[in-house]
Amino acid sequence: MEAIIKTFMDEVKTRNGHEPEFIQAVQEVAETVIPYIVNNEIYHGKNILLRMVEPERLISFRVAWVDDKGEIHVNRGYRIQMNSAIGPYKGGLRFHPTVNASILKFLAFEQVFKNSLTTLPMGGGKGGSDFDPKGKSDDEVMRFCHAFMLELNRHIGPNTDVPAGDIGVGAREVGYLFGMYKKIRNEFTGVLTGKGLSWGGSRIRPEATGYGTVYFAQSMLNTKNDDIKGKTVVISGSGNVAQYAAEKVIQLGGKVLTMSDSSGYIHDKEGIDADKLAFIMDLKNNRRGRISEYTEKYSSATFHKGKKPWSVKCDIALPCATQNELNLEHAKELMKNGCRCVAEGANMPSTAEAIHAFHDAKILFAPGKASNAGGVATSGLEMSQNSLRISWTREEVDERLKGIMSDIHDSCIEYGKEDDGYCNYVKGANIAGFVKVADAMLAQGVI
Ligand SMILES: NC(=O)C1=CN([C@@H]2O[C@H](COP(=O)(O)OP(=O)(O)OC[C@H]3O[C@@H](n4cnc5c(N)ncnc54)[C@H](OP(=O)(O)O)[C@@H]3O)[C@@H](O)[C@H]2O)C=CC1
Ligand SMILES: O=C(O)CCC(=O)C(=O)O
Repeated sequence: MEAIIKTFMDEVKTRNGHEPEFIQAVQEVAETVIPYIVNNEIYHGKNILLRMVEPERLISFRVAWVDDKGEIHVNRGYRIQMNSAIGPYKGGLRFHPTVNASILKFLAFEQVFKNSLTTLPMGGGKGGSDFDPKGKSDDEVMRFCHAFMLELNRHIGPNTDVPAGDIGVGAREVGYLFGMYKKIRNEFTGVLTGKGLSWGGSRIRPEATGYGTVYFAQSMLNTKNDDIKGKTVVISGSGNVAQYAAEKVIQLGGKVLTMSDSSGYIHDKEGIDADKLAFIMDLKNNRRGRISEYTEKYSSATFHKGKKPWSVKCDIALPCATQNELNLEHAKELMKNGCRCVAEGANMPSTAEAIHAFHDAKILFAPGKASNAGGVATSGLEMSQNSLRISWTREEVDERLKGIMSDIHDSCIEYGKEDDGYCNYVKGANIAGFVKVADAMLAQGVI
């Protein structure tokens, strides 16, 4: 088996040599899915996985825009249309200076499996730009978004490709992007998700990724007759996913000890309660400040510059910031301090070595493509509401989100349970996600 996986990965590496994040994401899938393919004859001789690692389309374009001083800037825009076997391409846009083809291809590849797991008819895609929204005025962000959509609009549509937010792209950016799409195309459609409530957005979409991650962690704990109530929780990030993961943990009776941003983390030994979280939301979403400012307001907290929060003793860890933010050393430290459950809110936040360590220790570990799928699932619900031209209540959307997260958990158990009863959620998510897409590709022939 190892030789087959190696031959496959050698070919992937030859074609994508300078794309480490993409290779990392493919390696994880290859290790779990190739043995499944070998044991299932219907997939033999079809090169399905080799076809899945090649984007159907990779679009790269110039984005020129003018800052407040009248200076012209040039950024690079992308859209990776990875796989449309089960529905229109669907996945977020990331605006961050580190954005490149490797990062977007890993995100688009993971999105294919994640979207399949949601049970909704969505293919996988991802896009973005190396534009850095930090320190830019609202007008600059607006001009950049408009320039970006001036090109992107010709590649997307409600039945073709439906982008949404990701790092650096929230409600503000989706608004500017949607405005320009509507102006150019002269049509009001559900071409983007994460829209504002008064113009086609879904209730619970802002909350969905964070809430869904905690629902998934709760399902994992339930398999051990346990739950979140009374547990200490360490969270990284302080953006969209981290904020609503924290909110749900607090609602379920857990104690949130940390949050972070790219400059470091804050540790509040008394716990971040609802009022303190409201302060963080205002700080991050409106004042666009730094997480260190929390310690100026709350003396129970300390700020740890340039550090990640994984050395803080906890029962549960929720990495919700970015890829590869939790490595082998961090994993060992977490487990040494008693952490027994890790659910990824971010995409690929744990390195391969960290994941292997979690598996070796047989602790509960959920990969992002399963545990953070609530965001895109609720985007799928937004698409349904847009098509039907109706709007569901908060309770209706939340119930559907809970149902989807529970179904994803069941699928992971179905394909990931090992002989000793331990559930390898990585294996479960990869195989369950693969089967639906692969079957659709088989039915549609070689295209
Ligand atoms: N939004 C969504 O619906 C979904 C998001 N995700 C994933 O969740 C993660 C977070 O996304 P989201 O909350 O939307 O993004 P936001 O932009 O709202 O927040 C990102 C957070 O991560 C921090 N961060 C970003 N880069 C780094 C870095 N290199 N080192 C340390 N901290 C960093 C940011 O800090 P700073 O402000 O200092 O940059 C910020 O606190 C990403 O991996 C994303 O792909 C997954 C599914 C859906
Ligand atoms: O809601 C969406 O379409 C995007 C979500 C996303 O980018 C993700 O799941 O990583």
